[in-house]
Amino acid sequence: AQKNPWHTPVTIIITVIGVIAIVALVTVAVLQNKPLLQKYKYGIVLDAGSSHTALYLYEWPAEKDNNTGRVEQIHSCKVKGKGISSYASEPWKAGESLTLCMQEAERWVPSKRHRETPLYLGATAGMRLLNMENSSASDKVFQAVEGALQRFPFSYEGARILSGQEEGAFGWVTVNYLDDRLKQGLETTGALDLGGASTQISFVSDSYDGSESPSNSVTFRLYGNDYNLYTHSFLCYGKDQVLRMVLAQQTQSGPTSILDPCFHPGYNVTKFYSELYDSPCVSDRKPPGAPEAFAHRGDGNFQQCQEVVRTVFNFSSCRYRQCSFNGVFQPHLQGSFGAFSAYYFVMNFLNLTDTSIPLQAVKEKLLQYCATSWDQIVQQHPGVKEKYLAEYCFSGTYILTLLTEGYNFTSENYSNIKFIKKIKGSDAGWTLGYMLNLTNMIPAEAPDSPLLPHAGYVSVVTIMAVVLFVLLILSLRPLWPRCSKQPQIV
Ligand SMILES: Nc1ccn([C@@H]2O[C@H](COP(=O)(O)OP(=O)(O)OP(=O)(O)O)[C@@H](O)[C@H]2O)c(=O)n1
Repeated sequence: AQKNPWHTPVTIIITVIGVIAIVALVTVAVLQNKPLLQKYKYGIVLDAGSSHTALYLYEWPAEKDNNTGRVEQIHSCKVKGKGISSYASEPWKAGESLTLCMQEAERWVPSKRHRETPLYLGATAGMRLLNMENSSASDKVFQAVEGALQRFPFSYEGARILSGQEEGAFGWVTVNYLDDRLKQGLETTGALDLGGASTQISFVSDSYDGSESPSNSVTFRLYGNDYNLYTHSFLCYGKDQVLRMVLAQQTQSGPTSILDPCFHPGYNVTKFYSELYDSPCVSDRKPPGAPEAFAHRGDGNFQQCQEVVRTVFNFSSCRYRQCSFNGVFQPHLQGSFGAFSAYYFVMNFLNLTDTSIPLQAVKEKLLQYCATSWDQIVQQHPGVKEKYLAEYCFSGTYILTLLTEGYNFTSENYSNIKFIKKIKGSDAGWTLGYMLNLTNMIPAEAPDSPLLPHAGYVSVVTIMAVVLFVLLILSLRPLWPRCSKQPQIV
């Protein structure tokens, strides 16, 4: 019997070593490149707004601090009661009000991570106004808040008032970060934010390089792209302060009763002059010798309401090429816009978030809604707080007027606006952008990315291993057994 050369020990050893080497190669490729056991990091931002405070908790994979689109909001908590600026006369209550939400955050963040979790508090227009009015009262509110926050085991990074510019710019960063537009260098989305005491508009326009009205310019370099952002914050143009201005307009002569077109017919509530005029947005207009209170009665007339709302905008002077209102420069509107916070609350309530509806139809809807009697409105919306419910006719009218007459949106570009609350699970607002900025999580330059994604890398190594194996077998060909029984063709 002929000895089969295939069975020589040398061949067996070579084959076994070859197979082991290939298996080892593939195993290393798979394991080496697998993300390490995912560990998360956390960050907390408190948004101390004029009407209320909200806590946002963010999470991101510990290994990938520098990669975008990875920070997500995993929890939010609405602080009970009013905004911190309303505690000017009893500051300790401002601190105490935050306790429940902070305790919730303590439970959400794994205890191992507590000490390294940054905690920020940013205050917006409510505190801007209090600070203008009474800076020692605002300092006391901050002291109280600071004391309360430092009692928690997080890494407390400070509480401060954001400028209107920061509020606008960080809102814009949030929207574009969540939409993954920054890293990819895509055309950006503008941001429209409406709060209780101020409102912000921020967008990139090719016609704006920052030279005209430089105070509206914010420049960034993010992931290797330069942005020249236009942003403006209108203090007193949040919806609660505009309502004060609209009421001030109607109570100039100090009447004991007004018939307000922005409120529903049948609405009748007693309001106090001292409370209405207790804000720097209207305090200088308090009618001398006014009575203590007036009856605030509704008339439900959209067109007349829009006329009163128009009185809060000054369109008469503009020392730039073009202005929005109050002599504030605004370049040409460009691109799409995300409109959030109170824009969303109001338009969502009114079933008007669909911006493909013609502007004319939006007006008709408001006309009909405002004319509905207060009794009927209350009956139709049993679950909604009356304080909110009473104001949607006014707020809808203000939003429409601000967008079309203030910012100059037209029936052509109105549909470029999207009313949004969240993007991919995270609330639209300035908080995420603020945290990304303070934790340096958006690099100026694009990070070096690996040549291939994980799956691609593993596939290439596997294919190479198979090719090597086949080559090995082929190279052993001289040792292959010959089938001697096969008839030879001559
Ligand atoms: N379901 C809701 C919730 C809130 N609101 C109104 O929306 C405004 C609050 O908007 P928000 O973005 O929370 O503003 P603040 O942060 O409180 O105000 P600012 O940013 O101006 O400080 C308030 O007028 C509040 O009455 C509403 O109409 N409906």
